[in-house]
Amino acid sequence: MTDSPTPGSHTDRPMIRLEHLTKTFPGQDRPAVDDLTLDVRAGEIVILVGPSGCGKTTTMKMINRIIEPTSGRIVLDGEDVTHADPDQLRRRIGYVIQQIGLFPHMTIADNIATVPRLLGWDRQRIADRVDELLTTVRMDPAEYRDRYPKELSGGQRQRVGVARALSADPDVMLMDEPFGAIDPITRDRLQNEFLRLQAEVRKTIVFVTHDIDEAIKMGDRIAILREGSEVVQYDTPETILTHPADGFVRDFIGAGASLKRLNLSRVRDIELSPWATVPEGTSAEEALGVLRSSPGSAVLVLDAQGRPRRWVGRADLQRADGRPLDQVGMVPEAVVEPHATLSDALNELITARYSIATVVDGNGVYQGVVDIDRITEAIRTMRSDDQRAARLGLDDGRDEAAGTIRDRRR
Ligand SMILES: Nc1ncnc2c1ncn2[C@@H]1O[C@H](COP(=O)(O)OP(=O)(O)OP(=O)(O)O)[C@@H](O)[C@H]1O
Repeated sequence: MTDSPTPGSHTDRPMIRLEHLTKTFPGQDRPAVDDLTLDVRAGEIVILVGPSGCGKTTTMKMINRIIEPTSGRIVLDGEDVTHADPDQLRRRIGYVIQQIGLFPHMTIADNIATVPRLLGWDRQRIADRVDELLTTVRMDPAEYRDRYPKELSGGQRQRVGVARALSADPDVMLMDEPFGAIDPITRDRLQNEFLRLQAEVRKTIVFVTHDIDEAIKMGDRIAILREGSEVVQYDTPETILTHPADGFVRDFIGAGASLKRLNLSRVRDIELSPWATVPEGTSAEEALGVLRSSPGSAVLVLDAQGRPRRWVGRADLQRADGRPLDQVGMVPEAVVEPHATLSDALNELITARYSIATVVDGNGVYQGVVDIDRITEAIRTMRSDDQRAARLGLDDGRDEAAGTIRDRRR
């Protein structure tokens, strides 16, 4: 590999290159980060994961020079920025942290506009950008732009944090446990939203987490670190799960590696099952007829746009008593989009009344369902691929096994 980015090659071009990066804090005899060398390619999400105190945050803060390295180099898009003006540098790098650090006395709009204002943008451009970013993170600008941070939920504050980090359209985003303090359900949702957003904006992202499941779900590559930011393994989630470099990585992944791999497959990667549906104007008698000729125990009522409105079972239909179908049965609970992981879908459907997750597209239009059999089948395929790879004990077999789940980001 050369020191400069390869012209025209997007995926392999290192956007961030850390070379022999070392930080020894004053009064410490051992470096917090010891001779770390790491490349992050343009447009990828690299996860730094490792035990508490291993140097993850220190590494991140050296990238945007909140912490000055003791030695080594930081190269950003081919340019040595180890001694660049930190203020200038930080405008090129979005930073999202766990306790999001919104300014409490400033409105949401002003919080998001911090960097654009520093960059001297005019008022209209700033206002447009704020509204665009709020929409991007799925918050209605009219409703939220004039609120204060204390008037938002934790998940909303985190979304604003992401919007603020994106405000000046930086090439690089540093995210330090951005979803760490959020309840698991909201965290899942934010992770999914963030992945969808990343598919559009394709930033180069360094993301710190303690949580191996989050690493597997979010990372294009994962760097598993040990004390001193020593890189124990740096590879794709697939390879780390199927071929952990050593006992440290194996322990870190923990039990249930094949279940964790459900985080690698997405709903769009498996074939959806069809389900009996009826339009919302259908009578109860007609719906009963549809239900009788279908293997399921309920029909899905769709509105005029094709969006799921109700699950209606036999008993609901028999008791309908002339009421329209959108007033009987129950509102669909487990609804997932195609980019959701099989793990998300599994979580959803085990809590749902019909053990089925309804799949809708970005506009909420019904696409099909995922049931427990489909997920079991996906787990079985992963297991047999693993066993085959283990039997072969050859790289060919391993690659083939990893290949079945490799293309999850498309
Ligand atoms: N300002 C500082 N002065 C002295 N030591 C520090 C300072 N900041 C961090 N350290 C030490 O450096 C080491 C690495 O800390 P760092 O915060 O980078 O770890 P981490 O992997 O991010 O941990 P966690 O997962 O708990 O957030 C730790 O031993 C920590 O005590």
